[in-house]
Amino acid sequence: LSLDTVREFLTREEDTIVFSLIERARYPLNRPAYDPIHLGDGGRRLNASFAELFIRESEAVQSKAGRYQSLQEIPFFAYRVPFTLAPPYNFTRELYPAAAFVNVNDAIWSMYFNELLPLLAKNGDDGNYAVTVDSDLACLQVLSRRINYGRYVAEVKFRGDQQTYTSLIQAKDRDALMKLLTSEAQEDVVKRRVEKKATVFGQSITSDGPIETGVNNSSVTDFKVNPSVVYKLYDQWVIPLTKQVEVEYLLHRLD
Ligand SMILES: O=C(O)C(=O)C[C@]1(C(=O)O)C=C[C@@H](O)C=C1
Repeated sequence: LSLDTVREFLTREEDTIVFSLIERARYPLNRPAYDPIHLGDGGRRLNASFAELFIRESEAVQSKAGRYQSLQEIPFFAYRVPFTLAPPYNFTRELYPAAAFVNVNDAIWSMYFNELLPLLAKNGDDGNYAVTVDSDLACLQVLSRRINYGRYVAEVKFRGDQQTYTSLIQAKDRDALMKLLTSEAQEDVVKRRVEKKATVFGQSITSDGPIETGVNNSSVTDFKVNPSVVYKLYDQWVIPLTKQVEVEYLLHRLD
């Protein structure tokens, strides 16, 4: 692990994030999928929305298949799955065991459904609830992997400057830790790159005519996902949550 390799990982996740947002933006909001009132006995019997049930069941299958054997993957729901169906594999454990549990999946869940989804999907209901919620799951999984990868970023930063980090961790100085791990220049690079990826990946490709790469050249409606929404996603949620993971991880790094 090095700062370069963890940043390469984050960069590659941007592609998956943009494409998963493009997929979700194909479908209308499909509101009944998200409200428990539409399931069972007026919502009282199941007490969960279709989206929650779909995600819980999908994760249970993936859990059984070993998805969460890798510490890079963290489920949104906890499972008591006794064994994995997958061939055994010895994953390298780069994370400090007492801090590896750190994650912000609850915050990702509410950000995704309450803030991001309304910006992503147009009003409407076409009844395609399973494919719609399946695309929500894809978005949630990659956002979770990217944001909770802050644990690996923090591990690299800790190893790179153990003395300074150790004294801040012992002092439980969150603000100073936050300041030390922040690189505004890097954040700016990430936000501008991801906005550009949205303009490039989100175009309708024709066999002739140029490929546009500048946000200013085309109107926003030409893109499958609004590039400024992707910028905002990173600016307001992805990067701040990643930093929150980094700070929490560091606070447990000496446990
Ligand atoms: O690349 C880093 O150094 C990170 O910590 C990751 C990240 C990000 O989320 O993209 C977060 C905090 C830094 O200020 C810059 C970028």
